Amino acid sequence: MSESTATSTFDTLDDLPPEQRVLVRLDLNSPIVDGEPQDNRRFERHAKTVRELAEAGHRVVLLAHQGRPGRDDFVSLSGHAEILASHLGRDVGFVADTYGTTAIDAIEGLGGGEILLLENTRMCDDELPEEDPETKAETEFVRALAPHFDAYVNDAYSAAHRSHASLVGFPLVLPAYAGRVMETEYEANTAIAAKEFDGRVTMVVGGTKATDVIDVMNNLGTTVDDFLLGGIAGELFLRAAGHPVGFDLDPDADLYDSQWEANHAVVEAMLDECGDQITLATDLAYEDEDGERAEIDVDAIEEKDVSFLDVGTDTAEGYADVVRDSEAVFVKGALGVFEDERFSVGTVTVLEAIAETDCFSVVGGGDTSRAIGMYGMDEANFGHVSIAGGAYIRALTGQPLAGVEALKRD
Ligand SMILES: Nc1ncnc2c1ncn2[C@@H]1O[C@H](COP(=O)(O)OP(=O)(O)O)[C@@H](O)[C@H]1O
Ligand SMILES: O=C(OP(=O)(O)O)[C@H](O)COP(=O)(O)O
Repeated sequence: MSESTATSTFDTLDDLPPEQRVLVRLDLNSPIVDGEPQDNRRFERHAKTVRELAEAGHRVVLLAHQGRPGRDDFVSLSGHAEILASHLGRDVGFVADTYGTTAIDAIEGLGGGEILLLENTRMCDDELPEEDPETKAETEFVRALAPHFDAYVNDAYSAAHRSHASLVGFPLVLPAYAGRVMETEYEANTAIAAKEFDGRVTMVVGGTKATDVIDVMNNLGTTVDDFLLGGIAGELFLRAAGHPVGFDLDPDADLYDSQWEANHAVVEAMLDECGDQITLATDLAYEDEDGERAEIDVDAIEEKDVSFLDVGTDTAEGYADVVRDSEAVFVKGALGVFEDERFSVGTVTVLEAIAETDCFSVVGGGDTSRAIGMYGMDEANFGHVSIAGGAYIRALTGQPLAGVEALKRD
């Protein structure tokens, strides 16, 4: 089994000299409700890195982004500082500035073990355009902040697919280290590209972003033995296999039709060329006239006149059997609308099967991983629950991540 470990790839916090002024990039990008950030796994995970640095007596200055300019989720990080403080049990100072004099004064006033969060990096013009690291290192943002620090720590694996100043500029001008989240996410998420498994490798594919997962499947055919399909992608594959499903019933909804247009040629080719690796649902679940969960065999569907919201119980149990026989299982996307308990059977049956066995497992995607806590499963029973979505998908297909590449030891 060949493996690229974080410690063989990066300098880590274990290599950091004492009493440093440390600039730390986190990914605190969160759902925003009524203008307020919602607590989530990202805070809990990053708190571990921040606590370790503060307890070691370093002066800790945090950089993070929230949302995208022009969107409702593009807000200040002041609320994020409070949530992070609640996870740390320590004060987290905040300044509504990133590299101006207010920020620099606050940085210079920091004592050992103290923590300061700077304002949303995407409020700086230099942050966002995707440019190469050398260009980003030349920006005013990087040039103004870097001289106030001894070291840069990148903990933001889930944002590392972006070539933004705070992710790729600083590691060129400061000694750079991987934080604890970066280390664990890197090892788990690159495993499928870097590891060789002797036994069966299974990937559970569902959710709504069919275009993303179909691309992943198309790139992983030689690594993955069995793809178990559900969600929107599953229905698109059933359509390609000749079943009268996989289109939008409501013309205003856009879950199926445009993704079918974009992907049907690839899906048809995959069924042709590697159909024996792809398992499709044999039954599906829907809401009946009484509001109850009902199921139908796929072969009995003559016409789609209801929305299919989960795989059926037989399919779920068949998928769980495959999982129990696997050496490694990777999950991307839920098999049904698990947020509604009636349609959680597919997702929960498969996740519980993973939790019961000692296979190597990674559950990725911010939405899908929420099912673990929601249905009382213990995160400790999974190999890794990733806080990354886009970065996880790219890592699964072996694509390099700009922020990770910039951080690698020379
Ligand atoms: N048949 C379906 N119809 C509508 N939504 C579905 C269906 N199956 C799964 N989903 C939804 O997919 C979501 C998770 O997938 P997605 O957002 O693509 O992935 P991620 O976990 O990467 O954020 C869940 O919130 C679930 O409700
Ligand atoms: O939340 C993130 O990505 P994700 O939703 O793919 O996990 C990252 O913070 C990147 O954010 P972006 O997709 O606005 O660049």
